[in-house]
Amino acid sequence: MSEKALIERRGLLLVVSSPSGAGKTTLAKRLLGSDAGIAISISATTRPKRPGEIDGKDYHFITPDEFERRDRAGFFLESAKVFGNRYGTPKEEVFNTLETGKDILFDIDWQGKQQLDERAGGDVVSVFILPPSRDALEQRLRSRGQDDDEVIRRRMEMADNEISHYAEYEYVILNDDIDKADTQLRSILAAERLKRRRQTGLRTFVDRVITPVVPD
Ligand SMILES: Nc1nc2c(ncn2[C@@H]2O[C@H](COP(=O)(O)OP(=O)(O)O)[C@@H](O)[C@H]2O)c(=O)[nH]1
Ligand SMILES: Nc1ncnc2c1ncn2[C@@H]1O[C@H](COP(=O)(O)OP(=O)(O)O)[C@@H](O)[C@H]1O
Repeated sequence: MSEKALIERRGLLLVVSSPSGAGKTTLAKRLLGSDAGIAISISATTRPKRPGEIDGKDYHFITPDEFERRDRAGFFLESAKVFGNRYGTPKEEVFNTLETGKDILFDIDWQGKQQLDERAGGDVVSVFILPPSRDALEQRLRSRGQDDDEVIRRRMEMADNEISHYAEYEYVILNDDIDKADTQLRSILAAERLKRRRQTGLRTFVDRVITPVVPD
């Protein structure tokens, strides 16, 4: 939220999970590109950088030893092993962003979501993105052009595991049409931002606008 907001609000943690290829990166980029009130949490990972990815923008790419060191030093708010690689959310970045009054989007898996629930409970809003079909998921993985057949086969196996956790999420979006899914994600965010308990400055605001009731 900007400094000019009329009513102060508590930032929320928007967690978006899905099997690989269902569209969460696409949805996240669209949202971040047009909503100044939300920033993305940039994870650290031990996985190799893909062509086109930028260190510090897509991920903080670090070695397994460095990950281990940071993990032991309590650097991560949550962490998990996915697809043989380690991923973690840097704690300090999250708190710095929340302090600026912004919401934060997390592109993390179900394991990370469970840990955020434990650590940030009421501030977490969780959304699971489903693909329209198994074939469509595989097709999207292929069209992305980043993985060979063997990696795609393993990703499809992993997809079953990720999808089996959909019921742990508050919201589920079926991404058969990217514009529709985009609108639905924005609607969730808009409604969650208006929750009374998140609007911490409501009392002060209302006190300023109402005429106090004077007893006879
Ligand atoms: N728990 C956790 N999961 C993460 C984190 N960063 C990314 N992930 C998840 O790790 C999985 C693999 O991500 P990635 O290597 O970018 O490949 P993708 O499948 O193409 O998105 C996805 O399910 C991400 O949501 C993190 O910091 N913590
Ligand atoms: N609704 C959709 N219809 C068709 N293709 C889509 C849709 N949503 C995403 N895609 C495409 O599917 C591929 C995987 O999407 P991506 O956002 O990278 O998934 P994820 O981050 O969940 O792994 C990308 O090439 C993306 O452009």
